[in-house]
Amino acid sequence: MATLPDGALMQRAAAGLAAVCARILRGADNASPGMDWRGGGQVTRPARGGPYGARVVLLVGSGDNGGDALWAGARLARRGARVDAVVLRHDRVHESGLSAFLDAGGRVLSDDDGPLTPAAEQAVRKADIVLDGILGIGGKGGLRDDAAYLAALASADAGLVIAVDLPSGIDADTGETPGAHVRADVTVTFGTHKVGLLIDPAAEAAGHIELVDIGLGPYLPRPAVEMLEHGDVAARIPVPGRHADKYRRGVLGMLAGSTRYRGAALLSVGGAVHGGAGMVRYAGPREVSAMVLERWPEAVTAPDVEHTDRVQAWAVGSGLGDDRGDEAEAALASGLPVLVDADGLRHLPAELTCPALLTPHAGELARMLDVDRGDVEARRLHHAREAARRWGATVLLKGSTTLVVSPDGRVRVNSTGTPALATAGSGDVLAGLGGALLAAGLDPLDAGSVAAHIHGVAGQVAAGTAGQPAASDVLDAVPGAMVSLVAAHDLL
Ligand SMILES: NC(=O)C1=CN([C@@H]2O[C@H](COP(=O)(O)OP(=O)(O)OC[C@H]3O[C@@H](n4cnc5c(N)ncnc54)[C@H](O)[C@@H]3O)[C@@H](O)[C@H]2O)[C@@H](O)CC1
Ligand SMILES: [K+]
Repeated sequence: MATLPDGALMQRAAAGLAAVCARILRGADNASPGMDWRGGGQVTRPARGGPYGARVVLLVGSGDNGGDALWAGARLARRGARVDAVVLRHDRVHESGLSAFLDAGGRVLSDDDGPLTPAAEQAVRKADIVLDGILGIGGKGGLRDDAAYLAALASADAGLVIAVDLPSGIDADTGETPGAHVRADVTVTFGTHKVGLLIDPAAEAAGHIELVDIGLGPYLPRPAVEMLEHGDVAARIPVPGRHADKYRRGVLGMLAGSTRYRGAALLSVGGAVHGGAGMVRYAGPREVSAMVLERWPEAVTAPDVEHTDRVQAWAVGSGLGDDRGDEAEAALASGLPVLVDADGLRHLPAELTCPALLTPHAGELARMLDVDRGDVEARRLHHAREAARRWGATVLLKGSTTLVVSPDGRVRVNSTGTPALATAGSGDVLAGLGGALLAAGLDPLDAGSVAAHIHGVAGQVAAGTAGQPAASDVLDAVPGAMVSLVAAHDLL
Protein backbone atom coordinates (compact mmCIF):
# COMPACT_ATOMS: atom_id res chain seq x y z
CA MET A 1 0.00 0.00 0.00
CA ALA A 2 2.91 2.30 0.75
CA THR A 3 4.23 1.98 -2.80
CA LEU A 4 0.95 2.74 -4.54
CA PRO A 5 -1.43 5.68 -4.85
CA ASP A 6 -4.26 5.73 -2.35
CA GLY A 7 -6.98 3.21 -3.16
CA ALA A 8 -5.04 1.46 -5.93
CA LEU A 9 -5.27 -1.95 -4.28
CA MET A 10 -8.98 -1.58 -3.79
CA GLN A 11 -9.38 -0.69 -7.47
CA ARG A 12 -7.49 -3.82 -8.49
CA ALA A 13 -9.60 -5.90 -6.14
CA ALA A 14 -12.88 -4.39 -7.35
CA ALA A 15 -11.91 -4.73 -11.01
CA GLY A 16 -11.07 -8.41 -10.51
CA LEU A 17 -14.26 -8.99 -8.56
CA ALA A 18 -16.43 -7.32 -11.20
CA ALA A 19 -14.70 -9.34 -13.93
CA VAL A 20 -15.51 -12.62 -12.14
CA CYS A 21 -19.16 -11.53 -11.71
CA ALA A 22 -19.39 -10.59 -15.38
CA ARG A 23 -17.93 -13.91 -16.42
CA ILE A 24 -20.36 -15.80 -14.23
CA LEU A 25 -23.26 -13.78 -15.64
CA ARG A 26 -22.09 -14.60 -19.15
CA GLY A 27 -22.46 -18.23 -18.16
CA ALA A 28 -18.97 -18.86 -19.45
CA ASP A 29 -18.35 -22.58 -19.47
CA ASN A 30 -15.36 -23.77 -17.60
CA ALA A 31 -13.76 -20.39 -17.93
CA SER A 32 -12.99 -20.36 -14.28
CA PRO A 33 -9.36 -20.85 -13.33
CA GLY A 34 -10.30 -20.95 -9.65
CA MET A 35 -9.57 -23.63 -7.14
CA ASP A 36 -11.72 -26.69 -7.56
CA TRP A 37 -9.88 -28.37 -4.79
CA ARG A 38 -12.93 -29.93 -3.25
CA GLY A 39 -13.29 -32.04 -6.31
CA GLY A 40 -16.53 -30.30 -7.17
CA GLY A 41 -16.49 -26.58 -7.51
CA GLN A 42 -19.05 -26.60 -10.27
CA VAL A 43 -21.05 -23.46 -9.95
CA THR A 44 -24.55 -23.24 -11.31
CA ARG A 45 -24.23 -20.13 -13.36
CA PRO A 46 -27.15 -17.80 -13.90
CA ALA A 47 -26.38 -17.48 -17.60
CA ARG A 48 -27.76 -14.21 -18.90
CA GLY A 49 -25.35 -13.37 -21.67
CA GLY A 50 -23.57 -10.87 -19.44
CA PRO A 51 -24.12 -8.18 -16.82
CA TYR A 52 -26.66 -6.23 -18.89
CA GLY A 53 -30.03 -6.40 -17.14
CA ALA A 54 -28.80 -8.72 -14.39
CA ARG A 55 -30.01 -8.10 -10.85
CA VAL A 56 -27.12 -7.66 -8.48
CA VAL A 57 -27.47 -6.85 -4.79
CA LEU A 58 -24.58 -5.65 -2.64
CA LEU A 59 -24.52 -6.30 1.08
CA VAL A 60 -22.31 -3.49 2.32
CA GLY A 61 -20.61 -3.53 5.72
CA SER A 62 -18.81 -0.63 7.35
CA GLY A 63 -15.23 -1.32 6.25
CA ASP A 64 -13.13 -1.70 3.13
CA ASN A 65 -14.78 -5.03 2.33
CA GLY A 66 -17.96 -3.02 1.76
CA GLY A 67 -15.85 -0.57 -0.27
CA ASP A 68 -14.75 -3.38 -2.58
CA ALA A 69 -18.38 -4.39 -3.09
CA LEU A 70 -19.44 -0.79 -3.87
CA TRP A 71 -16.64 -0.22 -6.39
CA ALA A 72 -17.35 -3.56 -8.09
CA GLY A 73 -21.07 -2.74 -8.04
CA ALA A 74 -20.30 0.57 -9.78
CA ARG A 75 -18.43 -1.28 -12.53
CA LEU A 76 -21.30 -3.72 -13.04
CA ALA A 77 -23.85 -0.90 -13.05
CA ARG A 78 -21.86 0.84 -15.80
CA ARG A 79 -22.13 -2.38 -17.81
CA GLY A 80 -25.90 -2.30 -17.58
CA ALA A 81 -26.58 -4.40 -14.50
CA ARG A 82 -29.33 -3.31 -12.13
CA VAL A 83 -27.35 -2.96 -8.94
CA ASP A 84 -28.91 -2.30 -5.53
CA ALA A 85 -27.03 -1.83 -2.29
CA VAL A 86 -28.14 -2.79 1.19
CA VAL A 87 -25.97 -0.70 3.48
CA LEU A 88 -25.73 -2.03 7.01
CA ARG A 89 -24.82 1.24 8.68
CA HIS A 90 -25.43 4.52 6.91
CA ASP A 91 -23.23 6.33 9.43
CA ARG A 92 -20.25 4.08 8.59
CA VAL A 93 -19.89 3.32 4.92
CA HIS A 94 -16.97 3.55 2.48
CA GLU A 95 -17.47 7.12 1.24
CA SER A 96 -15.72 7.15 -2.13
CA GLY A 97 -17.10 3.70 -2.94
CA LEU A 98 -20.62 4.88 -2.23
CA SER A 99 -20.25 8.02 -4.40
CA ALA A 100 -18.83 5.99 -7.28
CA PHE A 101 -21.67 3.53 -6.92
CA LEU A 102 -24.34 6.26 -6.95
CA ASP A 103 -22.64 8.04 -9.89
CA ALA A 104 -22.78 4.81 -11.89
CA GLY A 105 -26.55 4.59 -11.36
CA GLY A 106 -26.60 2.24 -8.37
CA ARG A 107 -29.47 2.53 -5.86
CA VAL A 108 -29.43 2.22 -2.09
CA LEU A 109 -32.39 0.27 -0.73
CA SER A 110 -31.70 0.57 2.98
CA ASP A 111 -32.30 3.70 5.03
CA ASP A 112 -30.94 5.41 8.11
CA ASP A 113 -33.12 3.28 10.41
CA GLY A 114 -31.53 0.04 9.29
CA PRO A 115 -30.89 -2.24 6.37
CA LEU A 116 -34.01 -4.38 6.52
CA THR A 117 -36.47 -2.46 4.37
CA PRO A 118 -39.09 -4.47 2.44
CA ALA A 119 -37.43 -3.35 -0.81
CA ALA A 120 -34.07 -4.64 0.41
CA GLU A 121 -35.44 -8.05 1.38
CA GLN A 122 -37.33 -8.33 -1.88
CA ALA A 123 -34.23 -7.44 -3.90
CA VAL A 124 -32.11 -10.07 -2.13
CA ARG A 125 -34.72 -12.73 -2.86
CA LYS A 126 -34.85 -11.86 -6.54
CA ALA A 127 -31.14 -11.29 -7.11
CA ASP A 128 -29.17 -13.17 -9.74
CA ILE A 129 -26.08 -12.40 -7.69
CA VAL A 130 -25.64 -11.21 -4.13
CA LEU A 131 -22.21 -9.74 -3.42
CA ASP A 132 -21.35 -10.27 0.22
CA GLY A 133 -19.29 -7.28 1.32
CA ILE A 134 -20.35 -7.31 4.95
CA LEU A 135 -17.01 -8.22 6.53
CA GLY A 136 -13.57 -9.13 5.26
CA ILE A 137 -10.32 -9.71 7.07
CA GLY A 138 -11.26 -7.04 9.62
CA GLY A 139 -14.20 -9.09 10.89
CA LYS A 140 -14.15 -10.39 14.45
CA GLY A 141 -16.69 -12.85 15.80
CA GLY A 142 -19.72 -13.98 13.85
CA LEU A 143 -22.38 -11.85 12.20
CA ARG A 144 -24.92 -10.20 14.44
CA ASP A 145 -28.52 -9.02 14.14
CA ASP A 146 -29.40 -7.60 10.73
CA ALA A 147 -26.18 -8.84 9.14
CA ALA A 148 -26.89 -12.39 10.30
CA TYR A 149 -30.46 -12.15 9.00
CA LEU A 150 -29.33 -10.88 5.59
CA ALA A 151 -26.66 -13.57 5.35
CA ALA A 152 -29.22 -16.29 6.02
CA LEU A 153 -31.67 -14.75 3.57
CA ALA A 154 -29.09 -14.50 0.80
CA SER A 155 -27.73 -18.00 1.39
CA ALA A 156 -31.25 -19.48 1.32
CA ASP A 157 -33.05 -17.46 -1.34
CA ALA A 158 -30.74 -15.52 -3.64
CA GLY A 159 -29.43 -16.81 -6.96
CA LEU A 160 -25.72 -16.97 -6.42
CA VAL A 161 -23.87 -15.66 -3.40
CA ILE A 162 -20.42 -14.33 -4.17
CA ALA A 163 -18.33 -13.55 -1.11
CA VAL A 164 -15.97 -10.61 -1.33
CA ASP A 165 -12.55 -11.75 -0.05
CA LEU A 166 -14.13 -14.26 2.33
CA PRO A 167 -17.61 -15.30 3.49
CA SER A 168 -18.52 -12.69 6.08
CA GLY A 169 -18.42 -13.97 9.63
CA ILE A 170 -15.79 -16.71 9.24
CA ASP A 171 -12.47 -16.32 11.00
CA ALA A 172 -9.93 -15.47 8.30
CA ASP A 173 -6.93 -16.82 10.21
CA THR A 174 -8.12 -20.10 11.68
CA GLY A 175 -10.97 -21.60 9.67
CA GLU A 176 -13.26 -21.34 12.67
CA THR A 177 -16.82 -20.08 12.45
CA PRO A 178 -17.42 -18.23 15.70
CA GLY A 179 -21.07 -17.50 14.88
CA ALA A 180 -23.46 -16.73 12.05
CA HIS A 181 -21.79 -16.39 8.66
CA VAL A 182 -22.48 -16.22 4.97
CA ARG A 183 -22.57 -19.43 2.95
CA ALA A 184 -21.18 -18.54 -0.44
CA ASP A 185 -21.26 -20.31 -3.78
CA VAL A 186 -18.12 -18.51 -4.91
CA THR A 187 -15.49 -16.59 -2.99
CA VAL A 188 -13.38 -14.05 -4.81
CA THR A 189 -10.36 -13.51 -2.63
CA PHE A 190 -7.67 -10.89 -3.05
CA GLY A 191 -3.91 -11.14 -3.06
CA THR A 192 -3.56 -14.52 -1.36
CA HIS A 193 -5.75 -17.35 -0.10
CA LYS A 194 -6.79 -16.75 3.48
CA VAL A 195 -6.23 -19.59 5.94
CA GLY A 196 -9.94 -19.62 6.74
CA LEU A 197 -10.78 -20.42 3.12
CA LEU A 198 -8.78 -23.64 3.33
CA ILE A 199 -9.74 -25.14 6.69
CA ASP A 200 -13.15 -26.42 7.74
CA PRO A 201 -15.65 -25.57 9.02
CA ALA A 202 -15.09 -22.11 7.47
CA ALA A 203 -13.77 -23.49 4.17
CA GLU A 204 -17.08 -25.21 3.62
CA ALA A 205 -18.77 -21.79 3.54
CA ALA A 206 -16.47 -20.47 0.81
CA GLY A 207 -17.66 -22.55 -2.13
CA HIS A 208 -15.54 -22.28 -5.26
CA ILE A 209 -12.55 -20.02 -4.67
CA GLU A 210 -11.12 -17.54 -7.17
CA LEU A 211 -7.94 -15.64 -6.44
CA VAL A 212 -7.56 -12.12 -7.83
CA ASP A 213 -3.92 -11.12 -8.04
CA ILE A 214 -3.58 -7.56 -6.77
CA GLY A 215 0.21 -7.57 -6.84
CA LEU A 216 0.96 -8.57 -3.25
CA GLY A 217 3.17 -11.50 -4.31
CA PRO A 218 6.62 -9.96 -3.73
CA TYR A 219 5.55 -8.60 -0.35
CA LEU A 220 3.89 -11.61 1.19
CA PRO A 221 5.57 -13.31 4.14
CA ARG A 222 5.97 -17.06 4.34
CA PRO A 223 2.48 -18.52 4.28
CA ALA A 224 0.92 -19.68 7.51
CA VAL A 225 -0.57 -22.65 5.68
CA GLU A 226 0.55 -24.44 2.53
CA MET A 227 -1.40 -26.58 0.13
CA LEU A 228 0.51 -28.97 -2.11
CA GLU A 229 -0.53 -29.15 -5.74
CA HIS A 230 -0.16 -32.25 -7.93
CA GLY A 231 3.26 -31.14 -9.17
CA ASP A 232 4.56 -30.52 -5.64
CA VAL A 233 3.49 -34.03 -4.68
CA ALA A 234 4.90 -35.62 -7.83
CA ALA A 235 8.25 -34.01 -7.08
CA ARG A 236 8.23 -35.50 -3.57
CA ILE A 237 7.22 -39.06 -4.47
CA PRO A 238 10.42 -41.09 -4.19
CA VAL A 239 11.25 -42.51 -7.60
CA PRO A 240 13.65 -45.47 -7.50
CA GLY A 241 16.97 -44.59 -9.11
CA ARG A 242 19.20 -46.82 -11.26
CA HIS A 243 20.96 -48.25 -8.25
CA ALA A 244 17.86 -48.80 -6.18
CA ASP A 245 17.40 -51.93 -4.12
CA LYS A 246 14.75 -52.84 -1.61
CA TYR A 247 16.76 -51.54 1.33
CA ARG A 248 17.50 -48.20 -0.27
CA ARG A 249 13.84 -47.80 -1.17
CA GLY A 250 12.96 -48.28 2.46
CA VAL A 251 11.88 -51.19 4.63
CA LEU A 252 8.77 -50.57 6.67
CA GLY A 253 7.90 -52.49 9.81
CA MET A 254 4.15 -52.81 10.19
CA LEU A 255 2.52 -53.36 13.56
CA ALA A 256 -1.14 -53.38 12.62
CA GLY A 257 -4.21 -55.61 12.51
CA SER A 258 -5.19 -58.28 14.98
CA THR A 259 -7.25 -61.43 15.09
CA ARG A 260 -10.20 -59.11 15.66
CA TYR A 261 -9.31 -56.59 12.93
CA ARG A 262 -7.63 -58.69 10.25
CA GLY A 263 -8.68 -56.45 7.40
CA ALA A 264 -6.67 -53.58 8.84
CA ALA A 265 -3.50 -55.60 8.35
CA LEU A 266 -4.33 -56.32 4.71
CA LEU A 267 -5.25 -52.73 3.93
CA SER A 268 -2.30 -51.12 5.66
CA VAL A 269 0.24 -53.59 4.25
CA GLY A 270 -1.35 -52.96 0.85
CA GLY A 271 -1.05 -49.19 1.32
CA ALA A 272 2.64 -49.64 2.09
CA VAL A 273 3.27 -51.99 -0.84
CA HIS A 274 1.59 -49.62 -3.29
CA GLY A 275 3.13 -46.65 -1.53
CA GLY A 276 6.52 -47.79 -2.81
CA ALA A 277 8.05 -49.52 0.22
CA GLY A 278 11.09 -51.58 -0.79
CA MET A 279 9.85 -54.22 1.62
CA VAL A 280 7.15 -54.53 4.26
CA ARG A 281 7.91 -56.55 7.37
CA TYR A 282 4.60 -57.42 9.00
CA ALA A 283 4.65 -58.23 12.71
CA GLY A 284 1.56 -60.01 13.98
CA PRO A 285 -0.25 -63.20 15.02
CA ARG A 286 0.31 -66.28 12.88
CA GLU A 287 -3.20 -66.44 11.40
CA VAL A 288 -3.16 -62.77 10.41
CA SER A 289 0.33 -63.14 8.94
CA ALA A 290 -0.94 -66.04 6.85
CA MET A 291 -3.70 -63.85 5.42
CA VAL A 292 -1.25 -61.05 4.76
CA LEU A 293 1.04 -63.41 2.86
CA GLU A 294 -1.81 -64.81 0.84
CA ARG A 295 -2.85 -61.35 -0.30
CA TRP A 296 0.62 -59.74 -0.36
CA PRO A 297 3.21 -62.42 -1.09
CA GLU A 298 5.89 -59.70 -1.33
CA ALA A 299 5.58 -59.02 2.43
CA VAL A 300 7.63 -60.86 5.01
CA THR A 301 6.28 -61.66 8.44
CA ALA A 302 7.41 -62.09 12.01
CA PRO A 303 5.43 -62.88 15.17
CA ASP A 304 6.17 -59.59 16.91
CA VAL A 305 8.30 -56.44 16.97
CA GLU A 306 11.13 -58.11 18.83
CA HIS A 307 11.57 -60.75 16.13
CA THR A 308 11.31 -58.34 13.23
CA ASP A 309 14.56 -57.81 11.31
CA ARG A 310 15.96 -54.40 10.50
CA VAL A 311 13.52 -51.77 9.30
CA GLN A 312 13.91 -48.08 8.49
CA ALA A 313 10.56 -46.96 9.88
CA TRP A 314 7.51 -48.31 11.68
CA ALA A 315 3.80 -47.93 11.09
CA VAL A 316 2.00 -48.73 14.31
CA GLY A 317 -1.58 -49.06 15.39
CA SER A 318 -4.16 -49.53 12.62
CA GLY A 319 -6.61 -52.16 13.91
CA LEU A 320 -4.06 -53.24 16.50
CA GLY A 321 -6.54 -53.73 19.35
CA ASP A 322 -5.74 -53.37 23.03
CA ASP A 323 -3.28 -56.07 23.93
CA ARG A 324 -0.08 -55.21 22.09
CA GLY A 325 0.77 -51.98 23.88
CA ASP A 326 4.24 -53.27 24.84
CA GLU A 327 5.13 -53.82 21.21
CA ALA A 328 3.80 -50.39 20.22
CA GLU A 329 5.96 -48.88 22.93
CA ALA A 330 8.98 -50.86 21.72
CA ALA A 331 8.53 -49.53 18.19
CA LEU A 332 8.13 -46.02 19.56
CA ALA A 333 11.32 -46.41 21.58
CA SER A 334 13.35 -47.65 18.60
CA GLY A 335 14.37 -44.14 17.63
CA LEU A 336 13.27 -44.85 14.05
CA PRO A 337 10.66 -42.72 12.30
CA VAL A 338 7.22 -43.97 13.35
CA LEU A 339 3.73 -43.41 12.02
CA VAL A 340 1.21 -43.87 14.81
CA ASP A 341 -2.41 -44.52 13.92
CA ALA A 342 -5.63 -45.53 15.67
CA ASP A 343 -5.01 -47.87 18.66
CA GLY A 344 -1.32 -46.96 18.62
CA LEU A 345 -2.24 -43.44 19.70
CA ARG A 346 -3.21 -44.77 23.13
CA HIS A 347 0.38 -45.81 23.78
CA LEU A 348 2.14 -42.52 23.17
CA PRO A 349 4.76 -41.70 25.79
CA ALA A 350 4.64 -38.24 27.37
CA GLU A 351 7.35 -37.15 24.98
CA LEU A 352 8.44 -38.73 21.73
CA THR A 353 12.11 -39.20 20.99
CA CYS A 354 11.73 -40.29 17.35
CA PRO A 355 10.54 -38.43 14.25
CA ALA A 356 6.83 -39.22 14.46
CA LEU A 357 3.74 -38.79 12.35
CA LEU A 358 0.52 -39.16 14.36
CA THR A 359 -2.62 -39.73 12.28
CA PRO A 360 -5.70 -39.30 14.46
CA HIS A 361 -9.23 -38.52 13.32
CA ALA A 362 -11.16 -35.92 15.32
CA GLY A 363 -12.41 -38.44 17.88
CA GLU A 364 -8.93 -39.82 18.52
CA LEU A 365 -7.42 -36.37 18.80
CA ALA A 366 -10.17 -35.41 21.24
CA ARG A 367 -9.22 -38.41 23.42
CA MET A 368 -5.52 -37.57 23.18
CA LEU A 369 -6.13 -34.00 24.32
CA ASP A 370 -9.02 -34.80 26.66
CA VAL A 371 -11.42 -32.39 24.95
CA ASP A 372 -14.75 -32.81 23.18
CA ARG A 373 -14.82 -34.17 19.68
CA GLY A 374 -17.08 -31.28 18.66
CA ASP A 375 -14.50 -28.82 19.86
CA VAL A 376 -11.80 -30.52 17.77
CA GLU A 377 -14.02 -30.28 14.72
CA ALA A 378 -14.80 -26.62 15.36
CA ARG A 379 -11.14 -25.70 15.95
CA ARG A 380 -9.17 -28.15 13.84
CA LEU A 381 -6.04 -26.07 13.38
CA HIS A 382 -5.88 -25.07 17.03
CA HIS A 383 -6.07 -28.64 18.31
CA ALA A 384 -3.74 -30.13 15.71
CA ARG A 385 -1.19 -27.47 16.66
CA GLU A 386 -1.68 -28.23 20.32
CA ALA A 387 -0.99 -31.95 19.82
CA ALA A 388 2.04 -31.26 17.61
CA ARG A 389 3.44 -29.04 20.33
CA ARG A 390 2.62 -31.40 23.19
CA TRP A 391 4.21 -34.51 21.63
CA GLY A 392 6.86 -32.78 19.52
CA ALA A 393 5.42 -34.75 16.58
CA THR A 394 3.84 -34.07 13.23
CA VAL A 395 0.08 -34.43 13.49
CA LEU A 396 -2.07 -35.42 10.54
CA LEU A 397 -5.65 -34.70 11.52
CA LYS A 398 -7.96 -36.60 9.21
CA GLY A 399 -11.31 -35.25 8.16
CA SER A 400 -13.08 -33.08 5.66
CA THR A 401 -9.96 -30.98 5.32
CA THR A 402 -7.01 -33.07 6.38
CA LEU A 403 -4.37 -30.99 8.14
CA VAL A 404 -0.74 -31.88 8.62
CA VAL A 405 0.93 -29.81 11.32
CA SER A 406 4.61 -30.05 12.05
CA PRO A 407 6.00 -29.27 15.52
CA ASP A 408 8.06 -26.44 13.97
CA GLY A 409 4.77 -24.70 13.14
CA ARG A 410 4.48 -25.49 9.44
CA VAL A 411 0.97 -26.45 8.36
CA ARG A 412 -0.23 -28.15 5.23
CA VAL A 413 -3.83 -28.62 4.25
CA ASN A 414 -4.75 -31.38 1.85
CA SER A 415 -6.58 -30.43 -1.31
CA THR A 416 -7.64 -33.84 -2.58
CA GLY A 417 -10.01 -35.19 0.04
CA THR A 418 -13.39 -36.54 -0.88
CA PRO A 419 -16.28 -37.66 1.31
CA ALA A 420 -15.84 -41.04 -0.42
CA LEU A 421 -12.84 -41.59 1.87
CA ALA A 422 -15.04 -41.54 4.95
CA THR A 423 -15.35 -45.31 5.08
CA ALA A 424 -14.03 -48.09 7.29
CA GLY A 425 -10.48 -49.10 6.48
CA SER A 426 -9.66 -45.98 4.52
CA GLY A 427 -7.37 -44.78 7.33
CA ASP A 428 -5.50 -48.11 7.29
CA VAL A 429 -4.60 -47.53 3.64
CA LEU A 430 -3.41 -44.02 4.50
CA ALA A 431 -1.26 -45.33 7.35
CA GLY A 432 0.43 -47.79 4.98
CA LEU A 433 1.09 -45.08 2.43
CA GLY A 434 2.49 -42.70 5.02
CA GLY A 435 4.63 -45.42 6.58
CA ALA A 436 6.15 -46.33 3.21
CA LEU A 437 7.03 -42.70 2.59
CA LEU A 438 8.62 -42.40 6.05
CA ALA A 439 10.67 -45.52 5.36
CA ALA A 440 11.75 -44.01 2.05
CA GLY A 441 13.22 -41.10 3.97
CA LEU A 442 10.61 -38.38 3.68
CA ASP A 443 10.30 -36.29 6.80
CA PRO A 444 7.00 -36.63 8.68
CA LEU A 445 5.53 -33.43 7.21
CA ASP A 446 6.20 -34.52 3.63
CA ALA A 447 5.28 -38.16 4.32
CA GLY A 448 1.96 -37.11 5.84
CA SER A 449 1.02 -34.51 3.26
CA VAL A 450 2.11 -36.59 0.25
CA ALA A 451 0.29 -39.65 1.60
CA ALA A 452 -2.88 -37.64 2.20
CA HIS A 453 -2.71 -36.19 -1.30
CA ILE A 454 -2.24 -39.57 -3.01
CA HIS A 455 -4.92 -41.11 -0.82
CA GLY A 456 -7.32 -38.32 -1.82
CA VAL A 457 -6.60 -38.72 -5.53
CA ALA A 458 -7.12 -42.48 -5.17
CA GLY A 459 -10.41 -41.77 -3.39
CA GLN A 460 -11.52 -39.52 -6.24
CA VAL A 461 -10.54 -42.10 -8.85
CA ALA A 462 -12.32 -44.85 -6.92
CA ALA A 463 -15.42 -42.71 -6.47
CA GLY A 464 -15.40 -42.07 -10.22
CA THR A 465 -15.60 -45.78 -10.99
CA ALA A 466 -17.19 -47.38 -7.94
CA GLY A 467 -19.56 -44.59 -6.94
CA GLN A 468 -19.41 -45.41 -3.25
CA PRO A 469 -16.00 -47.02 -3.03
CA ALA A 470 -14.90 -49.35 -0.25
CA ALA A 471 -11.46 -48.91 1.30
CA SER A 472 -10.30 -51.82 -0.90
CA ASP A 473 -11.35 -49.85 -3.98
CA VAL A 474 -9.36 -46.86 -2.73
CA LEU A 475 -6.35 -49.13 -2.21
CA ASP A 476 -6.74 -50.58 -5.71
CA ALA A 477 -6.82 -47.05 -7.11
CA VAL A 478 -3.53 -46.04 -5.45
CA PRO A 479 -1.17 -47.29 -8.22
CA GLY A 480 -3.18 -45.47 -10.89
CA ALA A 481 -3.25 -42.32 -8.76
CA MET A 482 0.54 -42.47 -8.36
CA VAL A 483 1.05 -43.01 -12.08
CA SER A 484 -1.19 -40.11 -13.01
CA LEU A 485 0.49 -37.80 -10.51
CA VAL A 486 4.00 -38.66 -11.59
CA ALA A 487 3.32 -39.05 -15.31
CA ALA A 488 1.56 -35.71 -15.46
CA HIS A 489 4.79 -34.13 -14.35
CA ASP A 490 7.18 -35.98 -16.64
CA LEU A 491 9.02 -37.63 -13.83
CA LEU A 492 8.61 -41.18 -15.06
N1 LIG B 1 -5.71 -4.49 3.11
C1 LIG B 1 -5.59 -4.48 1.80
O1 LIG B 1 -4.50 -4.40 1.27
C2 LIG B 1 -6.79 -4.56 0.94
C3 LIG B 1 -8.04 -4.77 1.53
N2 LIG B 1 -9.13 -4.92 0.79
C4 LIG B 1 -10.42 -5.16 1.42
O2 LIG B 1 -10.48 -4.66 2.72
C5 LIG B 1 -10.97 -5.67 3.60
C6 LIG B 1 -10.57 -5.37 5.00
O3 LIG B 1 -11.17 -4.14 5.32
P1 LIG B 1 -11.26 -3.56 6.80
O4 LIG B 1 -9.96 -3.68 7.46
O5 LIG B 1 -11.86 -2.22 6.68
O6 LIG B 1 -12.21 -4.56 7.55
P2 LIG B 1 -13.65 -5.17 7.23
O7 LIG B 1 -14.27 -4.53 6.06
O8 LIG B 1 -13.49 -6.62 7.25
O9 LIG B 1 -14.43 -4.79 8.58
C7 LIG B 1 -14.55 -3.47 8.93
C8 LIG B 1 -15.19 -3.16 10.27
O10 LIG B 1 -16.24 -4.00 10.65
C9 LIG B 1 -16.40 -3.94 12.06
N3 LIG B 1 -16.63 -5.30 12.55
C10 LIG B 1 -15.72 -6.26 12.82
N4 LIG B 1 -16.32 -7.41 13.19
C11 LIG B 1 -17.66 -7.17 13.16
C12 LIG B 1 -18.80 -7.95 13.43
N5 LIG B 1 -18.69 -9.23 13.84
N6 LIG B 1 -20.01 -7.38 13.29
C13 LIG B 1 -20.13 -6.11 12.89
N7 LIG B 1 -19.08 -5.30 12.62
C14 LIG B 1 -17.85 -5.82 12.75
C15 LIG B 1 -15.14 -3.36 12.63
O11 LIG B 1 -15.48 -2.13 13.20
C16 LIG B 1 -14.23 -3.20 11.43
O12 LIG B 1 -13.55 -2.01 11.50
C17 LIG B 1 -10.45 -6.94 2.99
O13 LIG B 1 -11.12 -8.08 3.44
C18 LIG B 1 -10.67 -6.66 1.53
O14 LIG B 1 -12.01 -6.94 1.17
C19 LIG B 1 -9.12 -4.81 -0.67
O15 LIG B 1 -9.69 -3.58 -1.01
C20 LIG B 1 -7.78 -4.99 -1.28
C21 LIG B 1 -6.65 -4.39 -0.53
K1 LIG C 1 -17.18 -10.66 2.71
